Amino acid sequence: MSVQALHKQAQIGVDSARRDAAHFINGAFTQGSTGKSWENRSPLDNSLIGRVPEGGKAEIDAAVRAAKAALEGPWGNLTIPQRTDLLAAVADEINNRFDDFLAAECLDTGKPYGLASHIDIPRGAANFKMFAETVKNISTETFILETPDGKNAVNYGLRRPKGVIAVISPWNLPLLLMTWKVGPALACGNTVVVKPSEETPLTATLLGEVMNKVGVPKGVYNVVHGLGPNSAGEFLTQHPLINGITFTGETRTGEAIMKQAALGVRQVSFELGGKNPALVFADCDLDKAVEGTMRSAFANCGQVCLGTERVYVERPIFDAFVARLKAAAEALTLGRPEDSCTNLGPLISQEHRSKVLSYYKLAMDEGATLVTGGGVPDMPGELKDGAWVQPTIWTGLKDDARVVNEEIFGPCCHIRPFDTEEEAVKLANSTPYGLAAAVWTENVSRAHRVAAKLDVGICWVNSWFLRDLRTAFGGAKQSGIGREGGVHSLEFYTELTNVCVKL
Ligand SMILES: NC(=O)C1=CN([C@@H]2O[C@H](COP(=O)(O)OP(=O)(O)OC[C@H]3O[C@@H](n4cnc5c(N)ncnc54)[C@H](O)[C@@H]3O)[C@@H](O)[C@H]2O)C=CC1
Ligand SMILES: O=C(O)/C=C/C=C(\O)C(=O)O
Repeated sequence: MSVQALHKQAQIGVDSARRDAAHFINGAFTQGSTGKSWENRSPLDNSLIGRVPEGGKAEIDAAVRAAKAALEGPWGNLTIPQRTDLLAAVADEINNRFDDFLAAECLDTGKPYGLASHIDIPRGAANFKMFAETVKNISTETFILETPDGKNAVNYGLRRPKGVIAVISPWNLPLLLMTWKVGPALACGNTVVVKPSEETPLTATLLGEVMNKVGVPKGVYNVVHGLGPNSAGEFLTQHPLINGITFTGETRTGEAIMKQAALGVRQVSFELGGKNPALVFADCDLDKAVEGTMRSAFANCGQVCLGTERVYVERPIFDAFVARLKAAAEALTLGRPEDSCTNLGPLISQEHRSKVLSYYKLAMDEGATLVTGGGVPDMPGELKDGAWVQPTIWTGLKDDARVVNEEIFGPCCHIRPFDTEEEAVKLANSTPYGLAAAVWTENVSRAHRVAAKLDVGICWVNSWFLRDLRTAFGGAKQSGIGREGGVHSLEFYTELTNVCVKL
């Protein structure tokens, strides 16, 4: 289908996607019993999308108990092929309902259809398909132990589901990041209780309809909406029947969840914040480096944990690079998701916009030179009430400026010149974060040398966000704990038992 046709179809779906959200507990949609709810408002124009019920201890307890019962009953009794066939059917049904997911995701986030139709929704489906394939092909280690009687013993590893997994997911790539956890959790035989971000309740709710349609047993996938502290997030992560907690979001929130996970010594898998560097060497292909840095700084309005907020450019090409990135930023088109020329949406909320704008102000207070942007764009009509900010570039900040060291999570970056490879590596490694980096050079030896010295979980060379779902994904330092992706996800989502058999 052409992008234009897709846009037209999704536009029709947008208004029907405006609805109240519901919890999905034990295969049924419910508003719960707290009587509390909040308004879900569109970041595009602040219009009302619907209300979201706030779950409390009773909803969390019901969801966790349903998940435990499914684990011990119908789900736990399936063979691996039966389970993985169901997950493949989930992926197919997401694709069958592509337009519904697209409309819901763009309504909640305001992101362009062009982006969500290429990344968010296809990845939502792929996350189920890929992990279903992965678990079909797991091999485990085997060791023969020689014993004094000469008869020996055989050891083999047995991977079993970990149990009931709590999934706490963020708002920037809601379906993609939630299914990046739910896919492997279910493929490994676990059951889940999801607490989606309060900003983006719709696609997690919609996935409940998919689960019912394809026949996933009730209780396997549960969703409880709510907030973090003293609400559904905290109640879920503290529930004694939860066996593991997977979270993507801010590092400070990770610290809070880790304390909650300490009760009962539950394992965590964390993908946290970043302040990711790009290293642009004079021997790079400048066209590719500018295009890649433009995407990594501004895609999804800068709300990608892997995005570039610090750009280090070798001095001989510094001025040319700054001029080219400025032109690219100024060519971005802000607008409604369904307009095919839109490539930049709003931020997720007014609250997040206040945070990003406070950094825009701080940059100037800290002595930055403003290259472009720095404020709020003049949007037409009802879009005036949306959470819009201008794509922004600064130069001239000191290395210890807060703007150069703290995660902003907006469409902005600071560019600084460097003179040697050693200096570039030192600058790149200079924050407490260690999620991702991008290196731009045509010198293969330099590429390998620099990649090996960067203290990050993911290093792209001459690319950005090129994702192979079989690879290890996660952060170093304060950017996370553990790795997910392909077989690496098994480390968190399964319990490994060594069976030693004396022969
Ligand atoms: N992928 C990433 O790295 C993301 C980073 N952020 C950053 O985090 C900042 C704050 O945004 P938030 O949406 O508030 O992200 P957050 O990291 O505070 O919250 C993410 C999720 O954690 C839940 N949560 C919060 N406190 C909790 C607790 N004590 N126990 C259990 N669950 C809890 C929230 O309800 C939400 O579902 C943003 O300004 C942005 O800078 C936000 C979203 C994603
Ligand atoms: O798994 C991916 O491809 C993308 C991950 C992005 C994040 O984790 C994020 O932005 O938080």
